[in-house]
Amino acid sequence: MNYSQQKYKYLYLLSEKYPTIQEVYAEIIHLQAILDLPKGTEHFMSDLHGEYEAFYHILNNCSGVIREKVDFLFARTLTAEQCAEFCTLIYYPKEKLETLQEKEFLTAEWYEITIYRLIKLAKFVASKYTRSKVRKAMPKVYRYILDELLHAQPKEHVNQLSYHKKIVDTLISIKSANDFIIAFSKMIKRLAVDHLHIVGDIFDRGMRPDAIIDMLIEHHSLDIEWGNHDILWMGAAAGSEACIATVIRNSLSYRNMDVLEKGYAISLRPLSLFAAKIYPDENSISASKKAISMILFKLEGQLIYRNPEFKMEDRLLLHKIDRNTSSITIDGKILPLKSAYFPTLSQLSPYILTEEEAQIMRDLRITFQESEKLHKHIRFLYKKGSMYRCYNQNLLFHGCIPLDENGDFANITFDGKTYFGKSYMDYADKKAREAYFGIKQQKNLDFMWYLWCGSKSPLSGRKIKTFERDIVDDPFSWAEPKNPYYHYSNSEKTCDMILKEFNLSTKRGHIINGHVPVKVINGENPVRGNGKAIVIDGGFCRAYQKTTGIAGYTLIYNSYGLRLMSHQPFSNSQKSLEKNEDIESKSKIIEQMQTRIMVNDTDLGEEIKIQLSDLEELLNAYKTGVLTPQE
Ligand SMILES: O=P(O)(O)OC[C@H]1O[C@](O)(COP(=O)(O)O)[C@@H](O)[C@@H]1O
Ligand SMILES: [Mn+2]
Repeated sequence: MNYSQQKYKYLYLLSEKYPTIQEVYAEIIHLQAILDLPKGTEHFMSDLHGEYEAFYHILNNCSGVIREKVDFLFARTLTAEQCAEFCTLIYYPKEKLETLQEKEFLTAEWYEITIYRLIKLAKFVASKYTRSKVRKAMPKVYRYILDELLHAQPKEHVNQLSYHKKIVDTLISIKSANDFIIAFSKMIKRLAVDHLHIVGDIFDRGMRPDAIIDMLIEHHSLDIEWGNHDILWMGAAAGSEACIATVIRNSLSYRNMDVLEKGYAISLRPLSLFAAKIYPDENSISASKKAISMILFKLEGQLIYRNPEFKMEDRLLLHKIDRNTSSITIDGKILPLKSAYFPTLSQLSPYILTEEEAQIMRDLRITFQESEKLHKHIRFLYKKGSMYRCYNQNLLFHGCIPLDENGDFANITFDGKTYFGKSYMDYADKKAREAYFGIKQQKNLDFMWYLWCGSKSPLSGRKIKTFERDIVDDPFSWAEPKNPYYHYSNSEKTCDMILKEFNLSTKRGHIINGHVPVKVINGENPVRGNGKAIVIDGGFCRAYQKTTGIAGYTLIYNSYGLRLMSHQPFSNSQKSLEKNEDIESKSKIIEQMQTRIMVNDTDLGEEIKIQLSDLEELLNAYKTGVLTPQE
């Protein structure tokens, strides 16, 4: 056989990894076996909005899946209370062991029973994976013992129970049983959720987005689709002053300045000193918010002027303020203002920052640039994140694919080139990366702001009215008209059009979005377009739970199909530890498969098939003497 030079080089490199014919055979058999296994379980969540405690619990209880499995295995032999206690141990092994130790419950018998139950549960969650995958999920130090406990067939004359007992006795005698249980629980949780998708909006509103990201960094397998709030922080970290001002304004609105000040060591003191001087009658937070809002509106004006392609001139409003009549004319309507006191606004040049405002922004930009912790988190968002993702025939993105009034893809022109649908999403992804990693160009930084709130931003999908909400005393002017996507995505035809645009199967594929809280309480359905589009913003964010009526969704896609878990609010970690309280989650099947989905049918399956064909070529090269195998 004739090989191209490139192919030969590739096979040569591959032969270094598999130098003998036996090794090639072994790998082919291993890969073939994986293809025939059920697909791994994917979990999808979105709009976490800094709700660390609830998210921490949901990650630990695997969105309710651990409890389902524990109930399935033990409900007939254990009381509900025993099941709940066992679950809490798996969720929070370290803390639970400490409380049990204080109560002197940790006898040898307790360890034996508990480890026996853990083995039973682990065998259940591991049953659909290869032994090698399960082994990889095991913490190194206990790999041997765990492997023995899960797979070993003890010699005929020793029965399984006494064999296990021996291992457990040894663990107790060398005082590592607690450590072992912690490692064991971790492995079970890891196997229960093979891959996690976060469909945007980790930042803003809640108190600890920073702690959520620290936790996600440790996750074994995940991807992120950027939300408008994430891109805003990414823009701020890249150096966009408009994004920085918005981040600060949002923090002040939600009174969660600790995220900036303690989490990221970004001091708001210069701003609050300045604000106290110009708004002496206001409390500190509201003075700072007024000061930063005015800076923001000026910066936004400058940005809109220098980017005519954004087509956002209708958002140039600052110069329309009439202080004498305390009103503003928008779209021909005269609307009253909340207040006409604007100490830093110049009549002649409304969009120019005062010297003090400019200095504050320069300093803030430097502190944002110098925060190591912030950049560690933002780099992680870039590494794991993107504007959209195609995964196992599903299309994941946070907000929308901008459509026009007729339901066709909207055309958007940047740098003289017109984009729509997939080409627009790819362009936005590329620009977002350039803004942070490339040479700092104002144009790219401005584009990050556009992605946060631009009239045709796929992440925002609505006309944002921050200015009106802040300044105008007329709630009608606060309404934020949505992109036609939100109307048309209720139709299957539109969903199919979008799936096709991204080269995905209209038979198997779904669109998965966050961004718009589903008002379950008003009877809204998260499933739209005849099952083709699923909106998973169930309101982890406390501020939205009144609107949704629940406290978040997890979409689960396993080998049997798709189901949606809706979560009830979380009380607090202390209660879950002491009283074994859990988040109540209801499961609803969305789509059930006729036959189980195997790895063969997934993206991973496609990759494996390519590897298999390469290995077969290598085998052939060995057999025909093109390459010489080792003995
Ligand atoms: O992506 P989300 O969570 O909808 O956030 C964006 C929205 O937040 C707002 O800035 C308003 O924030 P609040 O709801 O906290 O007042 C809107 O103007 C905007 O539409
Ligand atoms: Mn959003």
